[in-house]
Amino acid sequence: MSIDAKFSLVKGDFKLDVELTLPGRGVSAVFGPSGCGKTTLLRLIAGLERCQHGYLKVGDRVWQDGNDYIPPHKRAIGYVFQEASLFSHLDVKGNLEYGVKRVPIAERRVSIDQGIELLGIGHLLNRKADQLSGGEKQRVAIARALAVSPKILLMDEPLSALDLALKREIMPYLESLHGELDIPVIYVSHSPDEVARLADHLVLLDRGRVRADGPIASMLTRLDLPLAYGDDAAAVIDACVTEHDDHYGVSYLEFAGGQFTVARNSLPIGQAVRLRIVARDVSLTLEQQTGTSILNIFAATVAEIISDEQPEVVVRLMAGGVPLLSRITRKSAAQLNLECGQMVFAQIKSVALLSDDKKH
Ligand SMILES: Nc1ncnc2c1ncn2[C@@H]1O[C@H](COP(=O)(O)OP(=O)(O)OP(=O)(O)O)[C@@H](O)[C@H]1O
Repeated sequence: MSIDAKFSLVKGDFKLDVELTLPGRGVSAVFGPSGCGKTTLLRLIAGLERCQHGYLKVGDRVWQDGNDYIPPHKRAIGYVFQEASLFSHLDVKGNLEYGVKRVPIAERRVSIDQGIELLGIGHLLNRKADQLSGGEKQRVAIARALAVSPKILLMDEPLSALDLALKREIMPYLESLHGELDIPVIYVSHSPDEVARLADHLVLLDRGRVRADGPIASMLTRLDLPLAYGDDAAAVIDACVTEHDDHYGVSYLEFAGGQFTVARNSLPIGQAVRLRIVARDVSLTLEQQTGTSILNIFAATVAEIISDEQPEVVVRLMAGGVPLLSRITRKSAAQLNLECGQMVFAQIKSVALLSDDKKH
């Protein structure tokens, strides 16, 4: 299954012109600066905004083309907004049941109980919406969006109204959504951290147009896109927990290019995890160093170098087919005589484990 969309819309001075095919699984993040059209794109998919010659196909169903236009209330969509819009006169249970009633029994694929379990809200069922914290409200809003058994879950910056502590509280629940449910999520965000944690696929919007889209690991490391530059430029790597070593207090995580050693975590063996490796934490050597305290060193090939006469250069590396970024000084690059195709060793100073183990 995939989601095929083609929309063209003018709103005052703003023009949106988008043609996209999104995967029918996992989280597709729509990322871009304020005003680039992220919310407009989501509203077009939901049918809340209508353009004349649009096209939208979700799986094998056409929701919009030259002849047909399925109105928003007949689209199987879950929509989560920045601020949870719960019915204040209903308790949590009532809020969850509200949308389910209009879903025909044959089309119910997510039960209310499943949503309650996934979002960890079982203890809140009898509370009224105004007796919930901001984070709890948003978890209920997500469970309610799931309860209608949507064909797509649309999330418009669902964490942006929450403070850092609440963001951290909700993140593990969002992370578990794509592991445990077979519902594609389209997630609007302008937070690089959220995108790195959650997205499988990334759409980069720029002034109403798709500048690029593709799998997250390759999008973050494309040197022709702005994501690879700046202080927080980073690669993400999907790995798997293989061993815990209590003697040294470390855990081992395997990926296609080797094995990471990280601080001991409580994740089960076999658990899939995502790592974030910031470009400036990756240094390069021509020979494998032995007299070093750095534990994570991987053989890699230089795939691309961008220097632009800046004091620093950005290097895209491939380690076992997995892209990594390294930002080093132009002087270091010259001293190493770096060129494409060359074998190097990437020394990784710091690894962030993005998957939160709070839920385990
Ligand atoms: N009713 C309107 N009339 C004219 N222009 C509008 C209208 N609504 C939105 N716009 C413009 O359309 C553009 C896209 O808006 P949209 O809300 O989709 O952007 P966004 O990427 O979601 O922004 P943000 O990240 O700030 O939420 C903006 O430049 C906005 O000013």
